Amino acid sequence: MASLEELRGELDCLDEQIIALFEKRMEVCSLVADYKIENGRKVYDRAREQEKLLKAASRVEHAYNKKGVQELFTLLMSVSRKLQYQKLSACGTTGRLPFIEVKELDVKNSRIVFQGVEGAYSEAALKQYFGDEVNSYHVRTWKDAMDAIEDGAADFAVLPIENSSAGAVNEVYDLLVEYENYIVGETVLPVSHVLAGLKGSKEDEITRVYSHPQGLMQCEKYLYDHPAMEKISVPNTAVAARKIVEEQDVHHAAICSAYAASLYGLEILREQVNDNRHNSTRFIIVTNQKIFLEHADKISICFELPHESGSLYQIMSHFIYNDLNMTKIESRPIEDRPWEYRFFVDFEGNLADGGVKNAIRGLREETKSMKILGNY
Ligand SMILES: O=C(O)C(=O)C[C@]1(C(=O)O)C=C[C@@H](O)C=C1
Repeated sequence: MASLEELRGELDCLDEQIIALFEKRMEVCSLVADYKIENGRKVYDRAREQEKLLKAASRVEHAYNKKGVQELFTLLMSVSRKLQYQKLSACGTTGRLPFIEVKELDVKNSRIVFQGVEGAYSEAALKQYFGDEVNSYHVRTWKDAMDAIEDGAADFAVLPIENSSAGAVNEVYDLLVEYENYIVGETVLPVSHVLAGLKGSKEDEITRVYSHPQGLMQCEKYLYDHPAMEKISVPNTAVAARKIVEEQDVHHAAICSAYAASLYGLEILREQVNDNRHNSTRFIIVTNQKIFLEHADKISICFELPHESGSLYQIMSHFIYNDLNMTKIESRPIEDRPWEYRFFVDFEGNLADGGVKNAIRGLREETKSMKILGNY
């Protein structure tokens, strides 16, 4: 039997040949890129890649190697595409993105909409981002807020997108797909819920608790430890507080902010009922224009992928090859297509950066229906 040294020597020799061939292949890919630039052809040719993968598999004998050689060629073609996108970027043929860079948001002359009623966390987020002096009003649902932006009834909307304990706010993700509105900012609001009731109410005599479904979720442990409290969802935590005043029942309480409790003259029966002490919610600022601030450093996109093995893995390479740091990924079911998903990705960067433009070009060609949700 050959020694390990001898076998390694043989591998080194083969690898040298593979490296030399790889370099030759990349030189040809570079010429292909020149041809495509000259003739306005797309980099990604799905049919050609599939044909190559089938052919590669047919040239090897064992099932294990068939899969291996396909993986190898998938990677080779992916590296080839990345080189081609880079060449396209370098000669300025990546095309202009339909987003306009602005120095600042015109807040002074704007109307800002939030969902809920006075005292809602969305209102607190609005004040945290825009200050106290802005012209704001409220609507009943998140969809109403999106409509107000789309119609131009408001210039900006403040919507919750993610909570540190309950996770993504799914409905808002879906609305970002449905509407031609774009994210231009974000703000993270520490969220501390209280149990609030009428004067004279006692925590251990409460039989019904109102809150927003997210509020109820964020206080799951507290509510589990108080099984007598029936949980009732209402459109907003501040609506819950208002309901206690309307009902005048000492056995009813609301899970809301201390601010909402004081606004509606309620007594705090228990401070901090949220499970997580560092509970906070990230809110996005949405507008109907395709604009981004010059110092924006985070991009949100969403896309669909072919329903086949490895497609998400392939797509991730656009972030890796362009040195982009992906900070978040979510998936949501696609309406009317059971068990198929739309992916939402956040990554660091500005739409004016070369690497970002390059990645977006590749993502656009290789995903089904990619949408830039905003740069902020
Ligand atoms: O044949 C092409 O059009 C190429 O760009 C070359 C190549 C490859 O590396 O083989 C790369 C990208 C295409 O999607 C298909 C194949």
